[in-house]
Amino acid sequence: MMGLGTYGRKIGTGYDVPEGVDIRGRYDEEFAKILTKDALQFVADLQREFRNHVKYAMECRKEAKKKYNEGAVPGFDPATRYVREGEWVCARVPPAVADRKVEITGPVERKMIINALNSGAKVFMADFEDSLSPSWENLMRGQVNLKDAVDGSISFHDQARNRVYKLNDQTAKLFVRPRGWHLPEAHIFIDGEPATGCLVDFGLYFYHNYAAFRRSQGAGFGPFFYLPKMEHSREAKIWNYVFEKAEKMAGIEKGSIRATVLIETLPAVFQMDEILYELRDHSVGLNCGRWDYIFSYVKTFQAHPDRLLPDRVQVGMTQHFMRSYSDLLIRTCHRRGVHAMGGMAAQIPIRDDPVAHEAALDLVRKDKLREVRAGHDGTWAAHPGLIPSCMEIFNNNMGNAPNQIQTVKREDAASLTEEDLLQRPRGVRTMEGLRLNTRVGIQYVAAWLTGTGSVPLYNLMEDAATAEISRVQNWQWLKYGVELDGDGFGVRVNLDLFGRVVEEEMARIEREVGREKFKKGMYKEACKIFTRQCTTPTLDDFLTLDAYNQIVMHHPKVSAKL
Ligand SMILES: CC(=O)SCCNC(=O)CCNC(=O)[C@H](O)C(C)(C)COP(=O)(O)OP(=O)(O)OC[C@H]1O[C@@H](n2cnc3c(N)ncnc32)[C@H](O)[C@@H]1OP(=O)(O)O
Ligand SMILES: O=CC(=O)O
Ligand SMILES: [Mg+2]
Repeated sequence: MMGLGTYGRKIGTGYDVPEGVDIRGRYDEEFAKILTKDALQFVADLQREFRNHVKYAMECRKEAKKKYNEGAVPGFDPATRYVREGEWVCARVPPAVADRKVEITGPVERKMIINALNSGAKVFMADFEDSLSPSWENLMRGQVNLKDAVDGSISFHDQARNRVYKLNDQTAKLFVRPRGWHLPEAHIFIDGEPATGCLVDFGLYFYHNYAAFRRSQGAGFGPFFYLPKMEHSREAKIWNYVFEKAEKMAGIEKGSIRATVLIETLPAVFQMDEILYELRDHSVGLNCGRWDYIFSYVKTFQAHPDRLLPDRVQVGMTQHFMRSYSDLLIRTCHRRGVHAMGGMAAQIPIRDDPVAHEAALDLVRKDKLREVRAGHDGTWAAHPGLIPSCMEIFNNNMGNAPNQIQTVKREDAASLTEEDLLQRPRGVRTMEGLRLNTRVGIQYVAAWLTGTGSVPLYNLMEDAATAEISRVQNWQWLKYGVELDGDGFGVRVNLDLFGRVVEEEMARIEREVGREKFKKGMYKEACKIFTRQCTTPTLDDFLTLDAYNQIVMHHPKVSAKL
């Protein structure tokens, strides 16, 4: 049918839409089964009820940024001391997700969903965020795939290998990570404005799957979610309202929906109790989203030249500020009766080099051993090949217990101070660090522009969060003309040097990927975007916000610029 476009235009998208909703993405029969009038009505109801809350929260982020840029540093809020000091706990952990020792993550791609659910991990986090390029096709296919996964019918025929993928009898429990609050969905307009991306992801998934999920997966609870990139408890409060509204619409008990919040911004580490408190009826813990956290450290301190980071490879979990963050997260979660999840080691299996493979696996094992000994209840794996090693370490160190919530209280972490959480990481900056940031950043953006949101690069998993570190670090080094003090030459980073580095790294990328792939790919466009973002006088908040304009495809074609 023809929908009445926002600006009075008739738009022949083919979708049957409720009043005020305008679908500008390509029509597809499969997508139409997701974009039903009722499901869109639910998304529109969420959007209308919460859009002003979201706008206000985004304004507050800007205010906070202004203060940090004027010299302030994040810290605990004296006004919410009563929440931090109060004795309260979150709702009881649903039995279905008591044991979360190893969680696999990955984009909502069909084959990967099946592989992840069959991987032997306890949980699969299906991702609309860091590992997904949010094109219309990826998002809508992702929704179709998740619906088929929840109702158990999902299959995939790999024609090249003549292999059919289906679900095993035993599968991981499904968590879904919608996009962050900052990302719009430019293919769905509601009352003349792009919808909020995460409300689309959440709304469509919840609407189509809550009933089947609760029967097949959640033992009466669910669906389960991961919530990314929040900076303040007011943002968690919006999610709590969204959950309550969804539960009411579905006629299910308050507290059915459960979510784990990623603590992956620097301001949020000072809000962990407050975030859990807002979500106390809906919480299943917090997770150390280490990569975005490092990105956020640079972003928060973008105007603080005394807090520059060393090379990206040196900012690991053993740096004091990272260890403090993980320790305080464990203490906070266990005090409130919920899981304290560890994070992602970036190493992935290296198929063609057994020695390098063993070294990578060893790094993953060390990271997981540190996590379980510190008191984490589970961890993330980027690849099915890592699950046996991660599982072995968690099993060996936790025995038969499903988690350590009651047994490892980490009261010692109560003494961690703001200074511990902000302490400048130690290490050096090198030309190789600048080159690697550039090489990785450009290749990641090139992949993202062509629809792939997580890629293996130089034997590591790269996604939006890791690429962000490369971008903001280059920006900061350029802005302050830092000395590359780690390789003995004492070179200062400036536009000339960076220009040469970009040119040389582009040549290297072309050599590495081959001329044909380089020509067909979007490396030049990626280079333009990445270079602009590294050299712009004012730091962009997110790499993907600007790049998003390149992947918006309206049907019929109208200006895609937001
Ligand atoms: C900072 C953060 O937010 S972390 C969380 C977000 N990031 C992620 O989730 C990254 C997840 N991981 C990945 O996307 C992938 O592992 C990559 C891109 C890093 C590497 O992928 P590939 O190059 O395809 O790996 P590889 O070729 O070794 O894959 C082998 C098999 O494992 C599967 N596989 C790899 N990773 C995953 C995964 N995360 N989930 C499910 N299956 C996977 C592949 O589909 C492939 O299956 P097949 O043998 O049936 O064809
Ligand atoms: O989302 C996880 C992260 O590390 O970022
Ligand atoms: Mg993240």
